Amino acid sequence: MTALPSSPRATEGIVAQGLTKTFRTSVRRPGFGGALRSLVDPLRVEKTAVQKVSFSVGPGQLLALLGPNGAGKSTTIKMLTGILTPTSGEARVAGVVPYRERERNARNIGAVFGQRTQLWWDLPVRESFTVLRDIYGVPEDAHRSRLAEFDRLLELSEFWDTRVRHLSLGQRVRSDLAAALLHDPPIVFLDEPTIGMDVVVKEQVRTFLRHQVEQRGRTVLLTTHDMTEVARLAERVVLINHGRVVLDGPLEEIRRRFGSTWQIHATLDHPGLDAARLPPGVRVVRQDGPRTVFGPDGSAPPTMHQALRLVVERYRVADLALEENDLEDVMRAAYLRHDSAEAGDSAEAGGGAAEGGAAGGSDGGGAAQASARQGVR
Ligand SMILES: Nc1ncnc2c1ncn2[C@@H]1O[C@H](COP(=O)(O)OP(=O)(O)OP(=O)(O)O)[C@@H](O)[C@H]1O
Repeated sequence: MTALPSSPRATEGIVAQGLTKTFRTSVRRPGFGGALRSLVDPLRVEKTAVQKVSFSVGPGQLLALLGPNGAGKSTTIKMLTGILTPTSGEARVAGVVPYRERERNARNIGAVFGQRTQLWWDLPVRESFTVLRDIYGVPEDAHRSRLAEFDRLLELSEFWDTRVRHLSLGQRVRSDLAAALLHDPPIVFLDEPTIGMDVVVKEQVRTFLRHQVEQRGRTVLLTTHDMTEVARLAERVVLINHGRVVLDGPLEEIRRRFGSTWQIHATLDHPGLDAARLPPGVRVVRQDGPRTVFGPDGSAPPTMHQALRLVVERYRVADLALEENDLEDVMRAAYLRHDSAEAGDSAEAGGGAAEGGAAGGSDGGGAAQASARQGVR
């Protein structure tokens, strides 16, 4: 196991070093006989949900941990919040190993799991806040001023005398956010906090989170499938797929690498197209008379702006329209690129570096992850 860096900066934020979690579960054998047999002789299977995951979030930073369903995001967060103990690797959160010192860790962190509440179902929200105040020993005046701040940002007083079970989803998650921060933790974990909310409430929550990072200096690790959220909140993202970190870098860099799924719709000033003059990394997607759609080709296509310049230099163009895919498409491209690179790797029995250094090899080693990270920096 590699020792964690001990610089104050790193230990104050979040550090994951080679985190791995393997679940052992029992599965039912098929058929009636199989089910009976499973009762006396359960069939055990292992599932490695997270494999050698390493990243860090500096104090006062917000990092979005992204990945498709089942990628291992929640499992990673559960290890960092002390809910799960890793099978191997290590984590440190505000200088504390979360699964070893759960109580100390709980004082340093706030956590919101969008799908669950930590509030008491039968208590009015404000009473839940009072219970939390007593649990964490928050002084009365600090509690009052924090509640006033959260009410200003999240408009809680409209419903804080309502029992939690009667709240709408948006009201419940706003209450959960306040509850998670009432003891003023420096570190905040948010697992899909705005799932299922309407756009107005989502925007309110995002403004609240920005305030917590920019004005309060909190360190935030966020998982979400909402790319608007990522674009609004995160400067840096870690992309995880099949339990492994495949990209770690500034959002802009990832956009540049995987956002090249642009299209240039050109109406040419001449019939037909001289294919020999096609710029490298550019292909013809469609052609209908003088109307031609250009798109990226190969592993290192030019950016839309470079391609535009090249197309205009090489062809006489009467009319132009551009189409650049949004962040959702960028992320889809990043996931797919990794999936196909992985399939290629396993077909070659684990050989070779992945295309463009964008993905880890199927040996899953730290070196593969490191090269992926370097790839986007
Ligand atoms: N307690 C458990 N026992 C067995 N397998 C588990 C357990 N928890 C998670 N897994 C498996 O680990 C993998 C990663 O799950 P995880 O919930 O971390 O994914 P996720 O990235 O958060 O997905 P989503 O975006 O759908 O929430 C999945 O294949 C899941 O089925």
